[in-house]
Amino acid sequence: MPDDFVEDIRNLVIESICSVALNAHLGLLRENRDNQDIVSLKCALKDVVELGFQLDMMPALWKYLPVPSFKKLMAALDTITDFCCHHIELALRRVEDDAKAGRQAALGLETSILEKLAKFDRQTAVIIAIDLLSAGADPTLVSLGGTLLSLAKNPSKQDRLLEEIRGILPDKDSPLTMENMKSLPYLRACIKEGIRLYPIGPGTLRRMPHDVVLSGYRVVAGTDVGIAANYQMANMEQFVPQVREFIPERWLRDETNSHLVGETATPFMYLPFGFGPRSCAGKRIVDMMMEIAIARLVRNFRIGFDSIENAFKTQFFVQPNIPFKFKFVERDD
Ligand code: HEM
Repeated sequence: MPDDFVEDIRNLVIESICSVALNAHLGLLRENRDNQDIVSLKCALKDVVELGFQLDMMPALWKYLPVPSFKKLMAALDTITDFCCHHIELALRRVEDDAKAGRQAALGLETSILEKLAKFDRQTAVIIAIDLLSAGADPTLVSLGGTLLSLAKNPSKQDRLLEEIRGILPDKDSPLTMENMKSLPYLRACIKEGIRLYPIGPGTLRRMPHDVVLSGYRVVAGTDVGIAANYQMANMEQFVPQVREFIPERWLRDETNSHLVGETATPFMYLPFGFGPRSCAGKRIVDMMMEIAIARLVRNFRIGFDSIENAFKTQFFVQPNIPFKFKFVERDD
């Protein structure tokens, strides 16, 4: 096993996003993990997160002076744009060739998201791909990493999850299908709880479109309001009893678990993907990616970890703070 599993999780996440946004299998987990274009893309995505924070949130000197970090950010965005343009061209050429030769696309009769977008306008397809890659990689890395760490630290929860997964995957190589994945309520509860315990940031922001009164305070139109719902759900006992414990059961629809939800909690408190028309565009990709990855890993390995203290640090998004040195012990059956 690698000394630090973070890069493998990052590769899995980028590969999954690219399969949707670029219709491409890039081989990040196997043959192409050290490919120079892929390495440059990963560096560029990291730069966008880090420099985006510096330039957006700190005093905006870049508006007046040619600061190096601004140039570096532009170079990173160029790298991502070139990568997306190149792969979208390749993907659309493949689709055309397949159509001419009467071959069925790899995904069957379903038209891919990329094809639908490109029919509308190629530039839009490129912009969406850039957005999905830049907005999706780091949050999913944290959420998947956080959920795996929680399962490693809580063997009894991992055992319960394994029992559920064995129900649909009797053998290690049994297929995961759309149908059998509907029967995994405990897996979904584990993911929800992992995202609650290890949120990607304190919450979301909204600029008030008109004057409002919030908790007795008048907030004038144009004010930016931060909603720290993630922070409250991860840290405040009044909203979530045993708040720092990993208890997936609190999300199961079962009356015996009602004491695990705080008295003042409302469904509107749990908003890790935001809300409304600007909520997370990748939620369904995240669900699919995390469910498949965790189901396969737990079915095949007992996952352990020595100490997960201070596993994450907060920057723009939350970031891994320690090497993710998981212990994966292969299961016998
Ligand atoms: C568990 C992982 C993820 C979490 C927790 C997450 C969370 C969020 C949140 C909180 C927002 C802001 C929503 C708001 O202000 O209401 C957002 C926006 C967004 N997310 Fe995610 N995200 C995740 C993964 C992804 C992935 C994998 C993708 C792409 C495939 C993605 C694409 C986007 C995009 C494009 C936006 C901007 C939407 C807009 O401004 O209209 N996210 N995400």
